[in-house]
Amino acid sequence: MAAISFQSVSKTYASPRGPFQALDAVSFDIAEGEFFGLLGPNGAGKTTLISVLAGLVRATSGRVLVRGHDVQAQYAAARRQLGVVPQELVFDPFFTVREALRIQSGYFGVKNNDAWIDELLHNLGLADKASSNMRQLSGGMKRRVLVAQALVHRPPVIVLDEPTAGVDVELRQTLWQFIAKLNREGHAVLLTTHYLEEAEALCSRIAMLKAGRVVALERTSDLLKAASSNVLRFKIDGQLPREFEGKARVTGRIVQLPAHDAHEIEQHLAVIRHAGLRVEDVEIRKADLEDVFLDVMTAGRAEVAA
Ligand SMILES: Nc1ncnc2c1ncn2[C@@H]1O[C@H](COP(=O)(O)OP(=O)(O)OP(=O)(O)O)[C@@H](O)[C@H]1O
Repeated sequence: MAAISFQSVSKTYASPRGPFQALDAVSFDIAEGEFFGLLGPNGAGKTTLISVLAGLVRATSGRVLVRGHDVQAQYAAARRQLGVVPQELVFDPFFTVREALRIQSGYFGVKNNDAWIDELLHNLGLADKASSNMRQLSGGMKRRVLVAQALVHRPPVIVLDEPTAGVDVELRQTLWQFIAKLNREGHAVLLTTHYLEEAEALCSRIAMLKAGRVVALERTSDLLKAASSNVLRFKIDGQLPREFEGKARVTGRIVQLPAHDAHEIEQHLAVIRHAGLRVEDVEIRKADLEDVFLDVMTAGRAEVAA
């Protein structure tokens, strides 16, 4: 049985400018124990899909099963299987961290949960904040509490919606170590993130959403294999040659160009020489997930995987 099964999920929002289709027949399964990445640009529909999964938004058509439980028809059973870390920082300012976690345990009917709460606090670097009031915590600390809250009932399926947005390096490392440990112990993880190096490092399989549709769904290693094998990276002083427009990824003075082989690298360098440009810090690196992502999003490669 799949940990999560999205079955032809569509969502149309009513908006002042008329109906807006945020999800268009999204179908895929996430296996038990899998670490799965859901990627896509702003507005692609990731949060909408997670909200449908969490029972917060009703799909216009299609259905979602969590370990066999329909999120609409069997809401309570499905919700018990899920630990959802929301993107937004929502919290009750009147409680201490421990109180907030006890209340959340009670919400799921879990009694005498202090041993697990202590383990969560320890693993998330919150042990010395247990008696702090929620409103005294920094944004990063609040996010740690949100993660702990999502896990109080030991859900077999963990859903993280951009958990590392605006989070410092230390918390990211703490968080990923802990989530990776839970995954090794058998928990399935669904992650959305804009940090593609995190997705590349953590996720064994990735789906890419674009305008509400699945445009790629593959093992991470296969996505990387399918990409152009190399990237030529250099700093440039002056105008980008017209030949590179639409091909290059430009960040300030840094230009990155996909290059399949030595011949293509030589061709790129010839274009630069011909344009009389001064380049610095030339290097050749292997293509990464960000290159694949940009490729999929800009080329509009419409490979809708089943
Ligand atoms: N309640 C709503 N009413 C109308 N339109 C909505 C509503 N919620 C979301 N949308 C629209 O649906 C689309 C998908 O939004 P969603 O938040 O799911 O995207 P996302 O992939 O999570 O984006 P981001 O990376 O910015 O978080 C967007 O165009 C958004 O404006």
